[in-house]
Amino acid sequence: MDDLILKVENLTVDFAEKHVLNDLSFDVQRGDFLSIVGQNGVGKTTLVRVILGQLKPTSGKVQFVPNRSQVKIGYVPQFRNIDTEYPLSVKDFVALAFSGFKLPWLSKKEHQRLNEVLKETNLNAISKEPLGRTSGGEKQRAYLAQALVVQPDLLILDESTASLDPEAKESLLNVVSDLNSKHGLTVIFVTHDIPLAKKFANKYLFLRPNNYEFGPISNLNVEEFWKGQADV
Ligand SMILES: Nc1ncnc2c1ncn2[C@@H]1O[C@H](COP(=O)(O)OP(=O)(O)OP(=O)(O)O)[C@@H](O)[C@H]1O
Repeated sequence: MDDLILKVENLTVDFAEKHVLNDLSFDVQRGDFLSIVGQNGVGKTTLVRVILGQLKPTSGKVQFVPNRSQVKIGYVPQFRNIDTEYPLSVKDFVALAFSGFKLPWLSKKEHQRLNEVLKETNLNAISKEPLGRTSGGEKQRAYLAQALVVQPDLLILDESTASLDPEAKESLLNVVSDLNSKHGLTVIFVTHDIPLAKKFANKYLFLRPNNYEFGPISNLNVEEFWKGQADV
């Protein structure tokens, strides 16, 4: 069944002399877990910025179904460390996602959602700990929890697992995968980690300097990917 959430049509992005994306077209269905892969500088983050509406393409379009205002997007960036003296607890940090942050005066409904999200991201046990003292994987799960507070339809992970250890990567993606399979959360996962893409995604978009491949994840050829990396 066709249940489109995002349609990218003939997308081209040029920066001055540099062609980054060239006539790119693909669809994302609700419930897809799409991995975007490709060598450094090929345009993955540029594509995410266009999808987020932060960058206007040179030509082509990005269409949300039914429309942009009815598709809630959650975004988790690459891991950034937080100072050990950062004062907020994990729970307070996640609660920053509520618009007009007003802890400890969140509504009952907001409290419920906060507790639900802390549970979903396995942060309950450490919710009162200072975020600055938690591990890298826990911090990244707190960023994920923040992105999930609004109950997004589409979650974008932009190299969000880079620089985490293998266990923390799996733990983050297990949470996302659970929400994908149980609640039909649509996921776009930008990564250089092909085994992770193979394990969690159902589709892939492989961006190359002059062309791209889009299809079911089983078609992603690991050797081709590494050959592309070696050519850089
Ligand atoms: N605002 C900009 N102005 C000029 N060039 C830009 C701009 N943004 C990105 N670029 C260039 O576009 C190219 C694609 O960048 P982008 O960050 O999208 O690549 P990427 O595939 O996400 O790379 P990586 O895997 O290293 O994160 C790069 O050469 C980058 O320098």
